[in-house]
Amino acid sequence: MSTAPRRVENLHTDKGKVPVYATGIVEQPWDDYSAADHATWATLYARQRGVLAGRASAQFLQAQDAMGMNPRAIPRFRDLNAVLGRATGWELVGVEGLLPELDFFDHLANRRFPVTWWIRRPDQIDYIEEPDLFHDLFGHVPLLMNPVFADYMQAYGRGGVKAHGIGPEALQNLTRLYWYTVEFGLIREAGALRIYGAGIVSSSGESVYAMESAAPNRIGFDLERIMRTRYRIDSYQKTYFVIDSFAQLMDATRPDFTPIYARLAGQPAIPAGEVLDTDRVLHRGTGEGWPDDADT
Ligand SMILES: C[C@H](O)[C@H](O)[C@H]1CNc2nc(N)[nH]c(=O)c2N1
Ligand SMILES: N[C@@H](Cc1ccccc1)C(=O)O
Ligand SMILES: [Fe+2]
Repeated sequence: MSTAPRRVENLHTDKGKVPVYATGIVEQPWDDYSAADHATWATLYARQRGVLAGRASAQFLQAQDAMGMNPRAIPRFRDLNAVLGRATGWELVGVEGLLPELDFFDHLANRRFPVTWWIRRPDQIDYIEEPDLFHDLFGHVPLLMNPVFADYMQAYGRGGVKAHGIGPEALQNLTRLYWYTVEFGLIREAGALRIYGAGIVSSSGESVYAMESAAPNRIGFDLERIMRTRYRIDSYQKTYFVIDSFAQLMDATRPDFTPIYARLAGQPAIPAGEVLDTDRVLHRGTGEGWPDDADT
């Protein structure tokens, strides 16, 4: 079977028969995965679990085990859903890939996490531009087992629907929060720095870089600061933000963001690698090896 995205005919949607890109929901074509697809999963799974020992959050690793993920085969969403539903009420739904933002937020707001059904080709083992099954399932899904993080993701979805209604600047502020927490967040666990961001845990190179490199800044979590901070989509991050707990993340993001968006409107964005006087700096990056073109 080709692992490239393709249209899938049997759609499960409450809107009847509609094009897949309008709803994004597809049934996982599990029987169609090839031996090469399962081998890609196995290779990536084994390699990442090796890299993540002592680097990833213990909460993440334990949740991954509790879900029953293993290197032997690409998991069935249905099997994971049985465990996940019992733990936190979240449900995985298969999608072709990136969804329109509002569709994505709507899923999260309803405790549905969209998972790309296809896995990268063998020649894309080390790097793929768009999220695939490995990134979504291995990276994002385990922490949905954590009740606090599960609530954070739903609150984020609701906040996304709201920000979408306010305007593009509010949406950009909120997207930066997702980037620097859900995708590239670090956490202090039992006094030690650990990874919880899905973009890091699904990348062997960035897992080592985020933890051990002297190049990036590591700065204490600061909501409004993050909302103003640009980011890179094409290289390792120049700055990581560190939370003390998922409860801290939840508490800091509980207030209504509407007045925050208003306050931030018109304020200049902060370049991805910049350190401010007001930052709680855990490590000031050397900036070694950073690309010198403009951040996103
Ligand atoms: C969260 C962020 O705003 C981003 O633009 C969204 C858009 N659509 C998406 N769609 C899927 N399937 N998965 C994602 O992670 C995202 N991210
Ligand atoms: N409190 C936020 C919602 C939110 C919660 C958690 C994460 C992100 C956003 C708002 O009013 O928009
Ligand atoms: Fe992601």
